[in-house]
Amino acid sequence: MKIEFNQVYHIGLRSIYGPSTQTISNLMFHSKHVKEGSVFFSIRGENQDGHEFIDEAIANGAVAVVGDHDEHLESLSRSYPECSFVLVEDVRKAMAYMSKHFYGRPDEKLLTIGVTGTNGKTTVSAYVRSLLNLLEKPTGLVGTTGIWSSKEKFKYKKSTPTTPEAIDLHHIFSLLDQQGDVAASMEVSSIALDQKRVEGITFDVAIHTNFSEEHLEYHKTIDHYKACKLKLFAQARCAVVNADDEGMGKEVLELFEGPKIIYSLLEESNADLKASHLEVGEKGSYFKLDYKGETCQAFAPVYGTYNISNVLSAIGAALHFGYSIKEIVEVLPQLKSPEGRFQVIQADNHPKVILDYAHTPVALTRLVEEVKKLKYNKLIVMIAGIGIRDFKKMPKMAAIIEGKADEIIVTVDHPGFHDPQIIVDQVMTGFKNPDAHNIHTALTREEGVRKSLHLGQADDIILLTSGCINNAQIIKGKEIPHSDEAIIEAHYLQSS
Ligand SMILES: CC(=O)N[C@H]1[C@@H](OP(=O)(O)OP(=O)(O)OC[C@H]2O[C@@H](n3ccc(=O)[nH]c3=O)[C@H](O)[C@@H]2O)O[C@H](CO)[C@@H](O)[C@@H]1O[C@H](C)C(=O)N[C@@H](C)C(=O)N[C@H](CCC(=O)O)C(=O)O
Ligand SMILES: Nc1ncnc2c1ncn2[C@@H]1O[C@H](COP(=O)(O)OP(=O)(O)OP(=O)(O)O)[C@@H](O)[C@H]1O
Repeated sequence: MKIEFNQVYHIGLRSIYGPSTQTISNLMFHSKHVKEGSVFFSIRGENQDGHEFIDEAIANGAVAVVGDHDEHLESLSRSYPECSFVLVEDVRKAMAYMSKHFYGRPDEKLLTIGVTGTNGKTTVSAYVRSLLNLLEKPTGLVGTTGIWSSKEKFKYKKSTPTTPEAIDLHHIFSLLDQQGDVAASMEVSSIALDQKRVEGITFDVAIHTNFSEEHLEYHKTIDHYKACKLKLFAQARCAVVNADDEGMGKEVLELFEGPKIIYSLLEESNADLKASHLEVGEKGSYFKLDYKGETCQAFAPVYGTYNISNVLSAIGAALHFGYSIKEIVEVLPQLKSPEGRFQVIQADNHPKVILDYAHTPVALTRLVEEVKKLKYNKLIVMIAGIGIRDFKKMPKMAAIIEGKADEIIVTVDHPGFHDPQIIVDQVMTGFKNPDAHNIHTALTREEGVRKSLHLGQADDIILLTSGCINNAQIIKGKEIPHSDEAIIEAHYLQSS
């Protein structure tokens, strides 16, 4: 593609040293991935400054460099006269707008639905994809569980755990558009908003789930975390807002002036969209649905009160796209849930195993409340300290589970560069009585799952919380394959 740098909108151009036009073949932000014809974005990160890798990028074939260090770019332009040095105000913002330009503004060809909140992003974005597909609007999905078109999962190497870097995101949007999808449902993390990965996208619908403490290892303060999440609503046409969320609901409503659908689980609320009279059946939940006074009975194949709230937010998105409550309720029984979110594994003569990604204090509290509504003899719960997250969260998980389960297994998820024993010790500080006979420890998730399974009998429930990113454990910077399901299957085979 031939590119004239001063013709690309909103990149915050300050100056161009060297040629103002180039023929480019791809966009990159890591010098080692640069190929012939790349544009290299030199980002100042937490550990490194991308400007230090410009020589390497050019040696690998970069024909243009985008940076914010004026003197450095100017001086390099004298050594590399054929290369364009594009000085911008903010490299991440320039990367977002240039990605949009390079891929032909694919975000504008699709209906985009962005989901933000502390808990429920993966679940809601998957519900939105499923619901819109059932309503015959082919919709893809971008998030923690991978990249999906309306039909299948893509084999796509993700650049981040949840919300892709702008270059990948616009590439994914263009793939969805080429495959005939008309909408994309995506998780938008606070970190992505802070790092401007979705800058330049106007979401057709922005969904808010809830807000509580999380990601302090990155944001440092809760106010910064909230301010980042709120940014999504400044770049949305319509909003779906959870009235029951005390964490951020009020702020979203104050900030957002466009069309909005407010949802609630409280019958007495004056929200637009409400679910009440919840009843749990064998295959899911029954509830009364009320949209602006129009009421009907509904069924969705999901468990847990908070998942009804998640279903409501997906319904809100469909309502914004013009579907009627009648059309939505008709297809709701076929709604598909994402894996690892209240995923029940049941085999004859074995305990019921529930896999759930709950990894925040609020999620664990809600989850255990819901599981306790089911029938069981003994409840066995595995919790984990996540090495790559905030250490202060770990004891809180222990305090929540103490006294609520018959057996507790404390293990480690994604130790990163930490010693697993230190992580387990940190979780243990949250128990009032860490020496209790029913509290067990395991230094790897694999061992934790095995221990939990050995403690269980038929009629028991084993709840395995926290969870995997991309079916792997992150250990010393590497992704080591891991699957709870494979361990469970092997255990079933051994004991049958
Ligand atoms: C902690 C964090 O914010 N990391 C992000 C950050 O990396 P960093 O600051 O560590 O980068 P760095 O190592 O200092 O390097 C700076 C720059 O130099 C470049 N470089 C570096 C070395 C080299 O040899 N050559 C080179 O060009 C790097 O590519 C980078 O552009 O900047 C990078 C470029 O934008 C991001 O890709 C990276 O996200 C990493 C992959 C990540 O794991 N992020 C997580 C924390 C994240 O984003 N999580 C959220 C939420 C997940 C959830 O839902 O809970 C998500 O949306 O995924
Ligand atoms: N609306 C909700 N309120 C409280 N807890 C929830 C809600 N939705 C889901 N959860 C809990 O949080 C866990 C994680 O859910 P989900 O993966 O959908 O959230 P997420 O925001 O995508 O988290 P992450 O970005 O870290 O993957 C679920 O397994 C469940 O235990």
